[in-house]
Amino acid sequence: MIFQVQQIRADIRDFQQSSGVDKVIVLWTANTERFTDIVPGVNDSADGLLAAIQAGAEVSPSSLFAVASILEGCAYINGSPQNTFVPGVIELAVQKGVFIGGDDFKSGQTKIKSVLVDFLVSAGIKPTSIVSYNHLGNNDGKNLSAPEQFRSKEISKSNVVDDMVQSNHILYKPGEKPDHCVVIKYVPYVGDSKRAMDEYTSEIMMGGTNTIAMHNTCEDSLLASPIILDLVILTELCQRVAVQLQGEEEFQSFHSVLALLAFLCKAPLVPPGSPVINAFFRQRACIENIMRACLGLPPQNYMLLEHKLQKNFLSHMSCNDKVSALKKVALVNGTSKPLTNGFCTHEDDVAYAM
Ligand SMILES: O=P([O-])([O-])O[C@@H]1[C@@H](O)[C@H](O)[C@@H](O)[C@H](O)[C@@H]1O
Repeated sequence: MIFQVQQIRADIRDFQQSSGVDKVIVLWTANTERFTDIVPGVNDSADGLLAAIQAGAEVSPSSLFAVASILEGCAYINGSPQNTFVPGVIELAVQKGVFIGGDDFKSGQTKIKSVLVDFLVSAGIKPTSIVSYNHLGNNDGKNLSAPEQFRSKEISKSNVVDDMVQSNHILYKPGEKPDHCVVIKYVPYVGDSKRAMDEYTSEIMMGGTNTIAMHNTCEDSLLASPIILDLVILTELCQRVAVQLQGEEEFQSFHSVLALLAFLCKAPLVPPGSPVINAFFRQRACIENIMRACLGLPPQNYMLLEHKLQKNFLSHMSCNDKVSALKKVALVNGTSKPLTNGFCTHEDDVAYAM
């Protein structure tokens, strides 16, 4: 095992040197592996994992790539569902201050699910049964026809509704969940053209039911490719961000487990003890608001209170330096109208801000 890790490390260094790039970010887009058991002394700690690799114990290929990347100081992203990030890998990443992110590209059926279930639950419509079937004929589909690999995919696809269900205590009692069934079949003839069929059954008023059936046909690889680019670009961007908390001298960067990538992943990896957010627009708003904070803009909250009262209080509000400065930033960056949560931009603002 140690020779494989050394070889991957050498390949990363060679690539960096021959390509002349400043940074390398490694992304696993290879086939799904079976889930790894967490074995005490083997992969439950960084030291244990490094010793296990040295001793030639069984470690999954994707974890070997992750260890090699982390030791080279390169961020590592897992685009497949398996648990590459065993506790030992996570601990190593934290120790070395290297970003890791995953798991599993959120490309088609799951992406729609992370929108649709949020819509249903937010609208007070209670999903009680979600049945998702898909078939495809590419190499990924072939690999997933092996039961252990399918199990990895089944797990990553199944938890996506949990946070949305748990967010509504009126619709769901504690611990209550909709039935959720995921099936994937390998049909060589359709190749990369993934066919996804979904049935969402929900309870509505007075015992009524509402059933939504969907049929989605799409090229699996063409859905995944932009996600690969976005994951790498977002990771690189996050490497440039440092935050100084009020009253503290030091700047800090994001946690090594880069939860911001959740937007692009089926089973978001988050720092231990952090809430997992799967709902698509909450994930998107998180990225948007962090980017706004980087520009010095307040978070977007869509309240627009100034347009909902009898008197528009903004017209009476004296523009303090802070607001003017924010407007200036937005104008200079060409993001003008509307500016922060509903503040309107006028030509005069620039003059005022200056
Ligand atoms: O993103 P999504 O459509 O929910 O999930 C898909 C799986 O159901 C499919 O079997 C797999 O081959 C795709 O790569 C993708 O992961």
